[in-house]
Amino acid sequence: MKVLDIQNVTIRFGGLEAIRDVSFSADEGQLLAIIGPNGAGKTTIFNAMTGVYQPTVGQILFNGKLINGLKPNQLVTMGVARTFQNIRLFSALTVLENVMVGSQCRSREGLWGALAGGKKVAANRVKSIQQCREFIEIVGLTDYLDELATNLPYGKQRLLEIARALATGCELLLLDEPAAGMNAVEREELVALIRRISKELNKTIILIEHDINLVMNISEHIVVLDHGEKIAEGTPGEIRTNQKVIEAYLGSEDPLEQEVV
Ligand SMILES: Nc1ncnc2c1ncn2[C@@H]1O[C@H](COP(=O)(O)OP(=O)(O)OP(=O)(O)O)[C@@H](O)[C@H]1O
Repeated sequence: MKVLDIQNVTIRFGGLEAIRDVSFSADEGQLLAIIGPNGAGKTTIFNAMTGVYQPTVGQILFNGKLINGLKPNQLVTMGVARTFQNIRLFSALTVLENVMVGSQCRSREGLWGALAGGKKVAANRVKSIQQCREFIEIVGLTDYLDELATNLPYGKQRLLEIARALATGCELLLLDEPAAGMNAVEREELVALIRRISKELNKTIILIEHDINLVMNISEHIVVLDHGEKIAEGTPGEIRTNQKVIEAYLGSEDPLEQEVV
């Protein structure tokens, strides 16, 4: 079943066509990567999937429902969560508190219920804390539970963003350059984590990533954008040897040419 279906999407900013007639889809549980040289339109299409931008033309469906025009918070409630290229954590909150913020969008009692208190609210809170601790354990940050987010090393802040996104109860997880700023060891751990989230938690994952080794290593399906257009899609093996992809990366600063030529 298609979890996300991008149908003939064009996105214009004034006279600039950042995305031109792009279509692709992600199946349930699939691990899909979007790659392309700088300025190819990766972030733009990501932002359209999360309600930050609206398609000028075309449709985006989530579980068969049209999501054009929905706001990011509505999409989170529906099951679409993301991390950001530039980390966006609550730096003055602890690791646990940051993940609790993510889980709030699933909470049924709402603000007034929480303020009113009562046994049920207290019990829900205990359950919620337990679930948040489990997500923190999954990303390997249990030792940092009460640490302020701002005190975490950069790579661990990225992991915390993933835990917060998982705590929203998402079905579709969008990772925007999750390996940026990570060292080689952290990257290896990240690959293991993304695989675990995909296979054990059965999330559909779409990632944008400049680290082509990581993309080739982890993805089941790859969509390649160049100058706002989809120039190829397929398995890592197909993309590695695709002539259009090789040409798009030649002369770019991204390292695909070293991988494929
Ligand atoms: N809000 C905006 N207003 C105007 N132009 C924009 C806007 N957002 C993106 N663009 C333009 O759209 C094009 C695609 O940009 P986008 O950031 O999506 O590319 P990208 O593939 O994510 O690049 P990078 O790998 O460098 O992050 C670029 O020409 C960019 O300048």
